[in-house]
Amino acid sequence: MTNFRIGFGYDVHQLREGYEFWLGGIKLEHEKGAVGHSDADVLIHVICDALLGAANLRDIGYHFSDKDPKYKGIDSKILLREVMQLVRNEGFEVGNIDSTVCLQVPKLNPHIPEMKACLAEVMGTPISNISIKATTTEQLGFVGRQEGISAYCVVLIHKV
Ligand SMILES: Nc1ccn([C@@H]2O[C@H](COP(=O)(O)O)[C@@H](O)[C@H]2O)c(=O)n1
Ligand SMILES: C[C@@]1(CO)OP(=O)(O)OP(=O)(O)OC[C@H]1O
Repeated sequence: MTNFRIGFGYDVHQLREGYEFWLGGIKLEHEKGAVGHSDADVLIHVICDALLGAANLRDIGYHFSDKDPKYKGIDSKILLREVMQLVRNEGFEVGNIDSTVCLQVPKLNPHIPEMKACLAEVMGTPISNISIKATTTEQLGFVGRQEGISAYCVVLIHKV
């Protein structure tokens, strides 16, 4: 079974007033935004980590250091494009991705079709390969207190 490989990603970012809120490649209107060295798009970051993990290519911070001024405020879609290139250079193509964003507010369901379309374009894969889900944490923990956002992703890649 060398033709198929799975990968997993997990990431957290703080939410604070005065920051833009980028998620799944689109900008959301909310009183808080995500804090990071990049645009802090936690959904894209977990997709990158899952893809890199599946191809055994380390992780996002290994390729795009959060100490490097080159990546200050960078659009994470640029990072995802580069990760897709790294994965394709190894002879892999994306099978499907499944992700879950943990966020207390706002509701993400109305925005998910636009996120899926955006990510499909960036990754060069059909929308049907991309699943995005959302959950609150029932007001428990850092997500529940609206102090942060987290996300999980699994991905299947296959040799072409
Ligand atoms: N930020 C969120 C969180 C959840 N949803 C949707 O609501 C459903 C119920 O959430 P629970 O945390 O109570 O299980 C969830 O299944 C999502 O469909 C959302 O859109 N945005
Ligand atoms: C995306 C990068 C880019 O420097 O920075 P951050 O936005 O801080 O995100 P994180 O997931 O904490 O680290 C990965 C970094 O590669």
